[in-house]
Amino acid sequence: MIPAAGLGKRMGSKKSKQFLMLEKKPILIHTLLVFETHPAIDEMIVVAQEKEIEETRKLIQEYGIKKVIKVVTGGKERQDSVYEGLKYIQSEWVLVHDAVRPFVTHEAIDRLLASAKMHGAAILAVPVKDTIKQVDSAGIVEMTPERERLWAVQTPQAFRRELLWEAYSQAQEQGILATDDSMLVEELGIDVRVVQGEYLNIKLTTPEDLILAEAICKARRQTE
Ligand SMILES: Nc1ccn([C@@H]2O[C@H](COP(=O)(O)OP(=O)(O)OP(=O)(O)O)[C@@H](O)[C@H]2O)c(=O)n1
Ligand SMILES: C[C@](O)(CO)[C@H](O)COP(=O)(O)O
Repeated sequence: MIPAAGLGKRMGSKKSKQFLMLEKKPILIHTLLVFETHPAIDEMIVVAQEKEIEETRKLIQEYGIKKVIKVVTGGKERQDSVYEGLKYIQSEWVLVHDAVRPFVTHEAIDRLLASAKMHGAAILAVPVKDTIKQVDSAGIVEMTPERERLWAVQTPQAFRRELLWEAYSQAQEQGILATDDSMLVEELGIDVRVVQGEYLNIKLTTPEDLILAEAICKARRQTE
């Protein structure tokens, strides 16, 4: 499932960031093509804002993406959008992947799937390189967590569908809010495995990320 219903407030562009062009293709299309060409992916559901449903469907058609079986309307938060998308999924396994992480590779997806199939729930992440501080509202450092145990979490995140549905249903009933899918599964008391991701699997969130994105595209062109 590809949640693509965000507003992109931090990017600050007129157009929703998932439609911004990167190397002559919309970011959303770059992302969809990774899964379209991955042999283990059978079907995709894309979640879009109500007002962007038609534009999303048109792009999917224009770029010949065949695995998208439905484009559904999302909600206010990412969590609401994923919950909407989940209602249409019947398969045994679900991967949830941000529309704005176009650089995920087949190799990372393979590693993730292998771990999820063994353990039921797995996420991609990379060890953090910076020292991280927890800071209070007055800007004073409260504590410095041990860096060896900190990982920056990415998508895709992979789960048995039943498990993810249970996690989202519980969150809905109990008003639990989360910034990724794993947090809701963790709330069920289930172990989620961390699988080595890739530092280049960035989320295009703020304008500087577009500079990095262009550089990643250029580097990939040179190694092709
Ligand atoms: N209500 C929402 C919010 C986010 N997303 C999707 O979740 C992914 C990660 O979200 P993020 O990068 O934070 O996107 P936005 O919510 O669009 O950004 P911002 O918070 O800056 O508005 C994106 O593919 C985004 O489209 C979604 O489907 N529905
Ligand atoms: C799911 C996610 O991409 C993992 O890093 C991230 O938490 C999404 O957060 P956002 O608040 O939607 O940017």
